[in-house]
Amino acid sequence: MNGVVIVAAGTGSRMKMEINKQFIKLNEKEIIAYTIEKFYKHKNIQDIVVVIKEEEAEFFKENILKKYKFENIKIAYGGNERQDSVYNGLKLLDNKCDTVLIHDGARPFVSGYTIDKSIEEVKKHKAVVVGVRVKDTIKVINDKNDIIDTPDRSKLWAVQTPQTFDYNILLKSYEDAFENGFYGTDDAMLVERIGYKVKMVEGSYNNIKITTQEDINIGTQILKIQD
Ligand SMILES: Nc1ccn([C@@H]2O[C@H](COP(=O)(O)OP(=O)(O)OP(=O)(O)O)[C@@H](O)[C@H]2O)c(=O)n1
Ligand SMILES: C[C@](O)(CO)[C@H](O)COP(=O)(O)O
Repeated sequence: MNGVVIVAAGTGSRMKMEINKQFIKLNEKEIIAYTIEKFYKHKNIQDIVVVIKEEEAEFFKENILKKYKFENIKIAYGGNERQDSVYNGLKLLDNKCDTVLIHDGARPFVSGYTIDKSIEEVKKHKAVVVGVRVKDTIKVINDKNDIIDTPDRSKLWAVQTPQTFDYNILLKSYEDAFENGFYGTDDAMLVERIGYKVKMVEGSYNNIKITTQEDINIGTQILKIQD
């Protein structure tokens, strides 16, 4: 059984807008509605948990779940960090879920193909993330903005979500991380940390995370391609 935890409980501080970025509309439809729909209509996803801010629960139920007729969606409340939100969502998944996808609510352009590929690959590798090859040269700098390293670009990928795991492995990695006070910026870091290999699966450059206001226009252009 495949379950997805969609995390949408962030503050969207880099967006610098009053409204939570998950509820920003692209072509009259909220970002989070696009994201949920990708998994809701996917034939191979049987359980969906959406993690939202507790204070947005009534708005979310009325303006997203009811409006778009998303049924049987479970709601968990977010925490201070993305990792806390993911963990709160994990705990609500059906205990028959043996595979879990963790996905950012702010990534509405994920494709059905990427979801399929992640579910297929995790059967072999137990832990997979989607990503794309970095196009720019990446520099490492010190606190004085001096460039101290230029990693080999051929080995650099920009990682996205979904990040897909054997449920028990991910739960174990989360429990270990919290026991040791470790916080990562993605879920794979927690699994890598306890010694599991995580496989990279090539995703799409369209699978952007809506983070700053520039991403809204980019997103509107992507919608035209995906329509
Ligand atoms: N405590 C948090 C932080 C983030 N997220 C979610 O994790 C995803 C990726 O995080 P990010 O894009 O950084 O969202 P924010 O943390 O809201 O943005 P910012 O860092 O600009 O405040 C988003 O869908 C966000 O809603 C979450 O559920 N709970
Ligand atoms: C999980 C992630 O989307 C992979 O690129 C990214 O690390 C989330 O970072 P954020 O700062 O929580 O947006």
